[in-house]
Amino acid sequence: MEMKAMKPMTKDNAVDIEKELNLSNGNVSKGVNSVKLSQDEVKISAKDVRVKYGEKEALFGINLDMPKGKVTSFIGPSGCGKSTFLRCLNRMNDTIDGCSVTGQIIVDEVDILSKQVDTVLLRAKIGMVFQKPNPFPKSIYDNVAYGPRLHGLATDKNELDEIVEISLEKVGLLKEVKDRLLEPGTGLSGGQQQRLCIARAIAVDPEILLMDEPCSALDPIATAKIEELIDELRGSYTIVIVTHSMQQAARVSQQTAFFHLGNLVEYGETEKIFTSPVDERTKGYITGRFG
Ligand SMILES: Nc1ncnc2c1ncn2[C@@H]1O[C@H](COP(=O)(O)OP(=O)(O)OP(=O)(O)O)[C@@H](O)[C@H]1O
Repeated sequence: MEMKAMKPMTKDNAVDIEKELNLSNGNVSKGVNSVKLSQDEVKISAKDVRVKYGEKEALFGINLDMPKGKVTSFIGPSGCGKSTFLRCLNRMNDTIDGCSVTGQIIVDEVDILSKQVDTVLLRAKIGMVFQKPNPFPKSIYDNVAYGPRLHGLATDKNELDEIVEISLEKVGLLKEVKDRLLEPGTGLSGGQQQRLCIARAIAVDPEILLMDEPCSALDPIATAKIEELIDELRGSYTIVIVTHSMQQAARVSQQTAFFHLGNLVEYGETEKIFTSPVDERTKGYITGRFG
């Protein structure tokens, strides 16, 4: 594809560009995939995932295997479907009226898109952190204790205290807040609030953490702390992150998936995506020619 002929895609012209490229109506461009994983290494396997908002198609058949204990980042221009796909991974799209999802997403041999799956339990196993820190209007302690209480993870107060302490320690927040656990979570700085939200997700012992632009509302210092934290958490958790920052993807992730117009264009080791991408669209995006 001629990169100079490509228009910058915005949410407003996305549909026209899709038509131009003839990618809608099930015409799937087959992405480049250079990530080779053995069955044992795969934690999440998406197969032909298609999403529609009403009649509008937003994802055109995504196939993507994400490895256990590593960080996978999703990059691509605004409106390409990164957040939509991330939300498929813990059924958050179920909460959007008119949104339909088809295909399969296999996690530990279970298709999580199946109607039989209990989404409350699923979202404990696959936690999510959002763009804007969203602590509950409760104390710091109660924010972290909320999930363990809901899921009956502690038999008594001591056990609950321990879960809260360990979760805050894991996100590097314990020292900063141990004398103010009963104060509102909303009174913390933006970066601390985001770490509190990560502690809240971790408290229910998830296996996967989904992060939708977790640093976009944070200053550079708070961003650096969250990035360090992501690096520490990987190994214990499988992490999938949507980011607008290519530098961030390069810093925190081992694999990167590039989306464009509802398609997965290229998926590879992060270093490869940023140094020797194969698809012209990926090259165009990472060199700043569009997006
Ligand atoms: N709730 C919704 N209702 C209708 N259409 C939606 C909804 N959410 C997303 N879309 C559409 O689906 C497509 C993909 O959007 P999505 O937010 O997943 O993209 P994105 O790559 O995450 O974008 P951004 O980087 O701007 O957050 C866009 O065309 C968008 O307008």
